[in-house]
Amino acid sequence: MKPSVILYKALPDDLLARLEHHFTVTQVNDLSPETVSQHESAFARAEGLLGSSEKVDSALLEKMPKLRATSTVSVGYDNFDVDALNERRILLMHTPTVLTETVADTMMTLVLATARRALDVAERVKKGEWTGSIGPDWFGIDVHHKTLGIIGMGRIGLALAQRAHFGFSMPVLYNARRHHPEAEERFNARYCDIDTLLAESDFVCVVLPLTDETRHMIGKAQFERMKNSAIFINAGRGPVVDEQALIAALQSGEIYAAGLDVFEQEPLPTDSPLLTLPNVVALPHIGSATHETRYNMAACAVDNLIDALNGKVEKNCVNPQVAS
Ligand SMILES: NC(=O)c1ccc[n+]([C@@H]2O[C@H](COP(=O)([O-])OP(=O)(O)OC[C@H]3O[C@@H](n4cnc5c(N)ncnc54)[C@H](O)[C@@H]3O)[C@@H](O)[C@H]2O)c1
Repeated sequence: MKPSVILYKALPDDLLARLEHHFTVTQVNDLSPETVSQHESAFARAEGLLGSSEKVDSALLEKMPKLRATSTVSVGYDNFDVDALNERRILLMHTPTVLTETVADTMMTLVLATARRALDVAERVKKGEWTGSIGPDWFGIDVHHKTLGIIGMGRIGLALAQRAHFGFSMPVLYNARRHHPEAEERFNARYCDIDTLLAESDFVCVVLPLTDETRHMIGKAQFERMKNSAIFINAGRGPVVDEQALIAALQSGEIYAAGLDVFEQEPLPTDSPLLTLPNVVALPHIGSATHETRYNMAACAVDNLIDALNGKVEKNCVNPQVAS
């Protein structure tokens, strides 16, 4: 008999077929307590779980005593209680690598859109305000040759450094938990402590995972250390930044602008002051959201679940130690 799995995300037909070839699949819309109680027996017998963006905590795991592997369609896994998974020896698989280049493109989009005020001036054109030759109130600031600081020099940080170095001749500074020799050798990136990075960067780009350590790592004190001309970019996770402090820094002119793909609360509440600030470019968490990359992520997550339930954890496994 095929193992049972719960799928809580829509998949393209061919990937659903691949999953169904290996498993008996119960598809649900979400992992809310209502959904779980509605499909109680399917959750009770499921050995695998595949989806994204829903909380997977002890309360859910209680309802899934047979669960052996979870597979998230994302690289970030802050919505999983990893300790609870480890205690129960449940594998957690994720999708690094396949989305790296696309997220770096999104970050570069934010760098360019904020510095050149692309959205702001395009909106003015649509409103019919381009009636003569443009003056300084339409001007942006240069990107090329400016200093770009990266907080979180991992896979995505490295791809961003490549773009900044080769594409825009930008000196790159970075901070991470450890030195990154490849970033230093290939892109001439310079490791520095966070305070130095904040003080010297024209663009402060954050691409950190959300952990107990990184929650609100960027707050009032960090914005005060940045240049008044600094542009702040966040495409890691919203709660890494104290959003109230960011709003205050943008309102007071402590920093020049912000380009944001992630927020403390998502979707961003419609009454957020971030939506009324002209120096903010707010994207709806589209870091990896291209047709090609989302397909590749879903395919990777399906393969990951097949691998994990067959005991293969050589790649894309967050906690391979629980397999031994
Ligand atoms: N906006 C999006 O759609 C989107 C898409 C993909 C990933 N992300 C986020 O980006 C994050 C990074 O992805 P990645 O593939 O580059 O991960 P990665 O694991 O390769 O890199 C993470 C980097 O952060 C550093 N880091 C972690 N904790 C730190 C700390 N306390 N202080 C300093 N540095 C610290 C690590 O040293 C590493 O260099 C993901 O965890 C996810 O949250 C967002």
